[in-house]
Amino acid sequence: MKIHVDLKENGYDIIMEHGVLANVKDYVDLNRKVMVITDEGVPLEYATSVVAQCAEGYLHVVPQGEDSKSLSVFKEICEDLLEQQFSRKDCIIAIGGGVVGDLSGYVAASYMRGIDFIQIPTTTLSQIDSSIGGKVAINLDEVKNIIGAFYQPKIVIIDPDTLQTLPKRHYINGLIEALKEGLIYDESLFNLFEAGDIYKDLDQIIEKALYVKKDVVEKDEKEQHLRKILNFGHTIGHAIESYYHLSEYLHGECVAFGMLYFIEKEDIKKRVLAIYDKLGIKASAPYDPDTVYGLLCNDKKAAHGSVSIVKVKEIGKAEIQDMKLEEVRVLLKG
Ligand SMILES: NC(=O)c1ccc[n+]([C@@H]2O[C@H](COP(=O)([O-])OP(=O)(O)OC[C@H]3O[C@@H](n4cnc5c(N)ncnc54)[C@H](O)[C@@H]3O)[C@@H](O)[C@H]2O)c1
Ligand SMILES: O=C(O)C(=O)C[C@@H](O)[C@H](O)[C@H](O)COP(=O)(O)O
Ligand SMILES: [Zn+2]
Repeated sequence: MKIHVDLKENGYDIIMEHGVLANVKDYVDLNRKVMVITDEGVPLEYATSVVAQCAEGYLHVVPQGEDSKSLSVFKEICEDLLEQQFSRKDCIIAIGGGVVGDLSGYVAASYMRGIDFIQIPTTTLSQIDSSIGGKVAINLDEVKNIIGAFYQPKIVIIDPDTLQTLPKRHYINGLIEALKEGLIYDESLFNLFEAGDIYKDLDQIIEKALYVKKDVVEKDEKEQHLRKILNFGHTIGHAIESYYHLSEYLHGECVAFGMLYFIEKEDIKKRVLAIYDKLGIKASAPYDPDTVYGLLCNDKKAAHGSVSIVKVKEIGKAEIQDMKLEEVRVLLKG
C-alpha cells in the first residue's frame, strides 16, 4: 500500500508492505553514506539488514527508553556523523519506535542544518503516529519534546512484520494513539476498537490512522490550529508522563489518562472505558495535582495564562477551546 502525504515542498510517500525491510534499496538511494540509528531493544537484524543494503552504511545503537531523547545522546550521534564525515548529501535512517524516530529526526534536522531522513518504524506507535507528520524532538529535564523541530522524512517505510517481535505492552501502548484518532476524527476507526479485533484488524487500524494523520498534517503542518487535535489527551497526559519521570508509564498509557478529562459526554466516556478494559490498560494514575499542574504549564499549546484544550463532544469530532490554566488546575484537583 502507498499513501502520499501532500505537502507543498516536502511531501513524501508512506510505503506499507509486509517484508519490505529486505528491499529498502528499491525505495531509498543507499549509494551514499547512511547512518542507521536504532536502539538496543529493537531486534538488531532489522538494522543490520538495512546497513547491508548501503554502499557505505554505519550503525549507531542508542539505549532503549525515553532517556535517549536527550541532549547527551543527540550530541553522541552528531559527533559520530562528524567523525564519519557525513555530508549534506548523505542520510539518516531511523529504525525503531517513537524514541528512535524523534531523536534521529531531530539529529537529521540539525546536522548541517538538515540532511535526508528516512523513517522505518517498528512499533505500533511509530507506525501509526510518530513516523509521519514531521514532529521531531528530544526531552529536557523530563519535559517532553521541549527541544525540536518540524522536519519531514523523505519517505516512511512500514513493514508490519516487524511488529511480531514487539512486546504486548508496547503493542497496546501504540494503539492508544489510533484510538485517539478515532475519537477526534474517524468514527469508523473508533468502531474498530469497540467491535473489532486489535490483532486481526491491525493493518486496517494502521491504515485508517495514517489517513487521519495525513489529512490533518496536510491541512496544518506546523500546528497553527487544526493539528492541535492530534494532541488530544496530551496536555494532562504529558504532564503525568513527566510526573512519573518518563519511566513508570508509557506515552500512550498517559494519553489514555489525559483523554478522559476532556470527553464531554458520560455515555461516550463509558464506551471509552470499556475499550480500555478490553485493551487491559488503566484509566488513571495517582498524582499530586499541584505538581502535575506545574508540569502542565510547559505545554507548547499554552501561552499567557491559557492553554488550547482539545475536547471530544461527539465521536469522530474534536473541538479546540482555550481554557484558563487555572481552570485546568481545578479540573486536576477534582
Ligand atoms: N513525533 C511524533 O509525532 C510522536 C507521536 C507519538 C509519540 N511520540 C513519541 O514516541 C515515543 C514513544 O514511542 P514508542 O511507543 O514507539 O516507544 P519506544 O521507541 O521506546 O519503543 C518501545 C520499546 O520497544 C522496543 N522495540 C521497538 N521496536 C521493536 C520491535 N519491532 N520488536 C521488539 N522491540 C521493539 C524498543 O527498544 C523499546 O524498548 C515517546 O517519546 C513519544 O513522545 C512521537
Ligand atoms: O502529530 C502531532 O501533532 C501530535 O500531537 C502527535 C502526538 O501523538 C505526539 O505525541 C506528539 O509528539 C506530541 O506533540 P507535542 O507537540 O505535544 O510534543
Ligand atoms: Zn502522542
